[in-house]
Amino acid sequence: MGSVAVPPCHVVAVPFPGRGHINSMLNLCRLLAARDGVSATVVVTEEWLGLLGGPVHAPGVRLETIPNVIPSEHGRAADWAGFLDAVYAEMELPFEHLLDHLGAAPAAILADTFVPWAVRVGNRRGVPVCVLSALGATMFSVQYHFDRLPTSAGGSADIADATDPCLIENYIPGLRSIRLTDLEPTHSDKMRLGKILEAYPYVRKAQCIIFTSFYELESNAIEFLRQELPCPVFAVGPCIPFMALQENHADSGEEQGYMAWLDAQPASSVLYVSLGSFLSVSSTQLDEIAIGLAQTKVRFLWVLRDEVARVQHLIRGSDGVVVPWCDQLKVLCHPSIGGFFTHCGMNSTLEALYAGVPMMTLPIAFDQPVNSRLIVDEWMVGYGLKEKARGDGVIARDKISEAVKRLMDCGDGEGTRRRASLLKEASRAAVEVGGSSDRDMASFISYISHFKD
Ligand SMILES: O=c1ccn([C@@H]2O[C@H](COP(=O)(O)OP(=O)(O)O[C@H]3O[C@H](CO)[C@@H](O)[C@H](O)[C@H]3O)[C@@H](O)[C@H]2O)c(=O)[nH]1
Repeated sequence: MGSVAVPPCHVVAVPFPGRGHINSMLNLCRLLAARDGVSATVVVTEEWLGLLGGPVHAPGVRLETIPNVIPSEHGRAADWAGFLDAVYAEMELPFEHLLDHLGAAPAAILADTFVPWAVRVGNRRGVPVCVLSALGATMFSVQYHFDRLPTSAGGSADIADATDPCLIENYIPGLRSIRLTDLEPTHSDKMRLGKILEAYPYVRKAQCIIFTSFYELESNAIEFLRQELPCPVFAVGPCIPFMALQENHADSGEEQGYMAWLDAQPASSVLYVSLGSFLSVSSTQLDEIAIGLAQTKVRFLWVLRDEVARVQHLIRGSDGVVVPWCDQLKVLCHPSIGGFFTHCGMNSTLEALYAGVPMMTLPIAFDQPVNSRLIVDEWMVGYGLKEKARGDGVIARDKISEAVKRLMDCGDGEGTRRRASLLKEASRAAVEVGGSSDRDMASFISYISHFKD
């Protein structure tokens, strides 16, 4: 990694309390602390300290906690709006108490988009607040410019003389392939949408925006945001734990089992399956996936924590292994992995791109349908399953089998593997010395280090 001559620079980071968001923030802080003179304190709830399994093993990054003032992570999906209400209302005060006890004011507060009160805290204390978007630049731009969407999509603009009124590009430049229908899973729930959009007036008062994505991946969206936003925009990704991968740690006890199994499989023969750490598919859909996977005869490694006994029963006799958790980036980068069946969370997407693994997509909600659209139509490194759904929204086992075979057999008449391999190179080049993310990271550190000059 490159380094810049800066005075010691300590940042306090506050992620949104959810796996995908905490991972993004921790990875950003690891990348920052790998630079000369930079250190980070990451603030999580006591519950999350336990879920993370203790301290972070990265020089210059430490965890601090606030009390469990929000509902437990276990079961938060059941009352998502209530959880967000609590995050918006209850974390600010204990965070301020913690800041009071941390000593000298930090050079900056790094705050997830969805802890909007952190902007208020920073502005009150004269500390710059840098908003980290764990969403891609594309989805961030949709939400930031939401008012530009037509009224039919919940925005306030009249439908223009658009050639294809379903394309979001007609309302928000830089978003070539995204369609209004890609927003439906989240935007049809008005309460959920309202809660999400509540964060954006605060984003407008932040001193800069950081993306976990990288310039080459979302250049159109990033360029447009750079023109439109009143503050600097840095793309420093992929913010994924690639440094831990390069450190080559010995496998933990749990890892040894599935890594040994992967070692024994032929190159590119295994489908990795992980459909998210928060929301999940219906039981009916889960059964169809299990039976569909089993009938392909393709080898698979499936991360699954709920309904495991039933799934194990449905896949008996197949070449599949089910585990409750794995080191996902390490697995994706294993030579035996040939495809990824994903819900398209942003971290998972960035990890698959870094590994150069083609994807089969089954987005559930939030930004996932937009990420799926990028994977399938814009980057063309995967195949979508959603449009194969029956009238009841379920994708049948045969459709799943067909799609798995197409993904794993792509030999590569369709160019999918070749494009995945090109994006793998682009992803790695971005974080190399002199790459786009390396340069943006240096600019970001310089920006916060000299903010008060
Ligand atoms: O066995 C596993 C399963 C997951 N992971 C990691 O868990 C993270 C999951 O993050 P992500 O892929 O972003 O999914 P979610 O946790 O579902 O993320 C939420 O947050 C993301 C960032 O805002 C959004 O893009 C998603 O839609 C939203 O559901 C990734 O880093 C994975 O590597 C593991 O390490 N091991």
